[in-house]
Amino acid sequence: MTNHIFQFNQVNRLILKDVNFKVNEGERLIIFGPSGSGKSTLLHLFNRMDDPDQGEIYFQQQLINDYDIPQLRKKVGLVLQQPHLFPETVLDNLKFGPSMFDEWEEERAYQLLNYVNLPKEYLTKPVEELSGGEQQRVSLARTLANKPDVLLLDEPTSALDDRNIEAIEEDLINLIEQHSLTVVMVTHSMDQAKRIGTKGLFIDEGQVIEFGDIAQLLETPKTEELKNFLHKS
Ligand SMILES: Nc1ncnc2c1ncn2[C@@H]1O[C@H](COP(=O)(O)OP(=O)(O)OP(=O)(O)O)[C@@H](O)[C@H]1O
Repeated sequence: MTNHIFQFNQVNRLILKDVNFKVNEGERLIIFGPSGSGKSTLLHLFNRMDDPDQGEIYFQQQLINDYDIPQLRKKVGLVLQQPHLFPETVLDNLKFGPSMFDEWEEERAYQLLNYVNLPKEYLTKPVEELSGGEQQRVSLARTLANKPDVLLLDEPTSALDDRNIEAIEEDLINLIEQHSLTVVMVTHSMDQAKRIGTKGLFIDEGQVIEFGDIAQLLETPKTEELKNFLHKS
């Protein structure tokens, strides 16, 4: 993803302002900051779940508005905090995206389940019968089914218990590495930020306060805002 410059206006007030940054291929950017600072709004601009009122976002040298939305969402996949699956089987969920582009191959289903550590018997299970952690795994596999270049992660483990957080995080890191994915992730956990991220963007009241190497941001914050935030978290 390259160069984002935009302002976002909602309900007569700016939610994001003067935001301008670039994510290089293969980087894993963590967006973090206080509650209500605009993290999810910023993330949702990248696959056009929201659109800014002003400014431009480029993906692979092309304005994101010049892509067909399904094509953009195929390349820039989003995994949300709560899995949003169709109330059908695991297989139905996995093949939905690729089928839209006539790209589904049956053997891919096993590979996808394997990526997220679910047994192959799960393919025919209705998703309602799965636990929260299993549903989040299916949600991740469904996004990976589209072979995205970029993975947008909006607090993907925050609805899970500790055991599941650790397991899914480990799978995520392996998958990101195996597929050389570029990642933009929102998380409240600074430990998770350190484990997954390479870069960090600290946002407060809709403005980017610090941007750079994640370890450096967390270890040697420059601004009072980031120092205070880290002190409280
Ligand atoms: N659909 C909407 N309509 C109006 N205001 C909204 C909408 N979505 C978000 N906002 C407002 O925009 C601001 C940023 O919200 P956002 O969800 O991006 O913050 P966040 O940093 O992700 O918060 P959290 O950490 O609590 O999830 C908040 O003040 C929120 O109330």
